[in-house]
Amino acid sequence: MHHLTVSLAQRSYPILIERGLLHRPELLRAQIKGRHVLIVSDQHVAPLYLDAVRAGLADLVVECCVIPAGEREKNLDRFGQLMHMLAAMKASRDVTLIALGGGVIGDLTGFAAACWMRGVRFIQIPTTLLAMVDSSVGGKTAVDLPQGKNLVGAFHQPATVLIDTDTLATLPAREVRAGLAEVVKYGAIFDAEFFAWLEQHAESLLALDPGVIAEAIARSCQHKAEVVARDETEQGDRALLNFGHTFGHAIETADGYGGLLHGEAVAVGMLLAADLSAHLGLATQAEFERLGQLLQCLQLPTRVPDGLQASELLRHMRLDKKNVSGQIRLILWRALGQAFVAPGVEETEILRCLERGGAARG
Ligand SMILES: O=C(O)C(=O)C[C@@H](O)[C@H](O)[C@H](O)COP(=O)(O)O
Ligand SMILES: [Zn+2]
Repeated sequence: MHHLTVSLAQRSYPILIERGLLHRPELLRAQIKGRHVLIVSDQHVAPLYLDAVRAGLADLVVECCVIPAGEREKNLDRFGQLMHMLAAMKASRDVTLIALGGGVIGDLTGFAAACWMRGVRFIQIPTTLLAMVDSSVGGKTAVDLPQGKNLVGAFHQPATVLIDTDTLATLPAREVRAGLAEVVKYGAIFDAEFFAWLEQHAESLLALDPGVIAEAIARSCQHKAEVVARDETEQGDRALLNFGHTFGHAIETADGYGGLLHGEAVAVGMLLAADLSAHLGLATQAEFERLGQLLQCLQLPTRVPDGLQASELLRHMRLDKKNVSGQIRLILWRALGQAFVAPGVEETEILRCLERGGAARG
């Protein structure tokens, strides 16, 4: 078992990574303090794992909310539905919410936990690779608006993160690839050695080789835990985790959250950020190409989808949460493995980058 810690004084919490964790009900039960539990899941995940999670909670009052899958469900209406369910349960401050699913379920459930009675306990049980390596850790919770991703949210840390890597066996291949984009991100921003390891293990990662994928998850969670412990609310270098996201979120928003998956949009966004870094003379063209090659090996998209206009994407980027005084702040590269926050990049440069669209065609 990998046992990591997110160190945040009284709000520190463990990340447990192990095959078969869902069949160790005592681990989950030990994390629940009160009598009431609300499990939130989606229609893909619930039929597979809800019974296993419920099995260990037989002595408690457990309600379940199962919603359709997909980013379009991460909205204020679903948030309202959870608030009304908690009211109907007469849930008090000792209720525990459990997020059983991917990033959408984790972000939505975490936001509901942050808001119900101004904050209650919640547990992350991520079942997608993307949620395991990224969104279940660090306490960013949110819902989307049509105007932009994650615009309504809160920082609210989970009480624990339970990662059962066996759940990856039922994950569609496209979702595996989308999760790998966020794994590549850690190498790209912090750790050139990890990036090289990913290049060497691309095939085993795609094949979900148990040892290789467990190591990739643990190394990703370790990077995330360290940066969150240093900068919980993104006043400084936590923003580096947003590499590729200013572009990626604009793509997701422009597509009405129904096009590329989040990880796929981040893959395109990372390549745009690398391209812009190279064009600004900050990083090299060779580094940009190396990132493109790894993303292509992992069968991730590397170009802005056809039909999305550069000017429209730029308009969405103007509502990014990192912006200050109306200026777009981007995460760019000094070199592969060395990202930094770049304030005040000229919009004309960003527009040209969007028009180039990422990797060369063909
Ligand atoms: O945890 C973070 O910090 C991140 O930026 C991780 C991202 O991969 C994640 O997609 C996050 O939800 C984006 O947050 P946002 O603040 O850009 O909405
Ligand atoms: Zn992300």
